Amino acid sequence: MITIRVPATSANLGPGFDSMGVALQLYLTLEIHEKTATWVVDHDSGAAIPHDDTHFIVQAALQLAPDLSPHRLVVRSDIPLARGLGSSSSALLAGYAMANELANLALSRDELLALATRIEGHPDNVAPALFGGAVVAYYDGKHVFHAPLRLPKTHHFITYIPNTQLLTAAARAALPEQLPFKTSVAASAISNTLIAALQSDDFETAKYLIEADQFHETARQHLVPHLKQVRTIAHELGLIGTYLSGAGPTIISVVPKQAAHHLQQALATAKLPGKILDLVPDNTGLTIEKEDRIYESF
Ligand SMILES: Nc1ncnc2c1ncn2[C@@H]1O[C@H](COP(=O)(O)OP(=O)(O)O)[C@@H](O)[C@H]1O
Ligand SMILES: N[C@@H](CCOP(=O)(O)O)C(=O)O
Repeated sequence: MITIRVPATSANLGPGFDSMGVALQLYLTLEIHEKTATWVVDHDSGAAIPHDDTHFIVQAALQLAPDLSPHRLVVRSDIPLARGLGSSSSALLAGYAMANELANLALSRDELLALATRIEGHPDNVAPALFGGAVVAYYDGKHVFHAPLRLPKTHHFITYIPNTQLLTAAARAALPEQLPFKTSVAASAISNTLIAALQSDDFETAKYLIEADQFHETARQHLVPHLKQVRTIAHELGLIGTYLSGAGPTIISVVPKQAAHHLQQALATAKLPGKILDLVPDNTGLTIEKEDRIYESF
């Protein structure tokens, strides 16, 4: 049996729209069992998700290797669908990695990244899902330029996941067609300064910049009214560093480890509908395990 494990990701980190993301310790696990006459997918993802070759992961694999023999697959996932935690990127990469293994395509990690980014349109989920940790990346339509981003080891990601789904495509439809030049300059300055602050371990500066996005959060605010509410609750505890995770609706607050429990409690007291998790980054990224051995085929 081959097991492929892919972490969840939280894209944007505030002002890093389409270019910054972090892998978090929630996982999609794909087990590849015996060959079968037709594809069979056992999963725990809900009644709306198919069990045959129309499953998203099988479709992704067949994109890369159309002649792949059918197998029995088992998919287990802690990553909620359509909540801004990169479920589609993790599933896409699981499918690509399966095709790479079963069809011996010998694609490198960078080649998989470029292929997955072409489908997603932006690398901010797929890059950290593949490499682990936080990543900054830019896609020029052909290549993905990427570099790791340092995050404070002392901080946790308090993650509020609403009960309701918000498809990324719907949240992208709310974005403006154009951004005024002045706003673009400010938005990229905020993002650049956030990267520099994080690289120099200056979270005191970084935390204000995480909340200063000018690319997407305002345009999406009507879809995620609880962003303001979570930010206010965190501010009341003196905690700065709350952002819309990916396209939403999940909201994440990056807070010192010792404050994590207080914020979790305050959010629980507010009775927001959904789940609140205390997460830390995954620093491994996509892994492949065969006969109890984790190996890299990239
Ligand atoms: N584990 C999975 N199994 C099947 N389909 C999945 C899985 N994960 C994601 N998807 C597909 O991706 C869609 C969500 O993608 P998207 O709107 O981009 O949200 P997210 O922010 O979670 O990536 C789901 O509605 C489903 O079609
Ligand atoms: N930069 C994208 C990220 C989408 O992430 P997802 O987890 O919501 O799919 C965006 O903000 O649209």
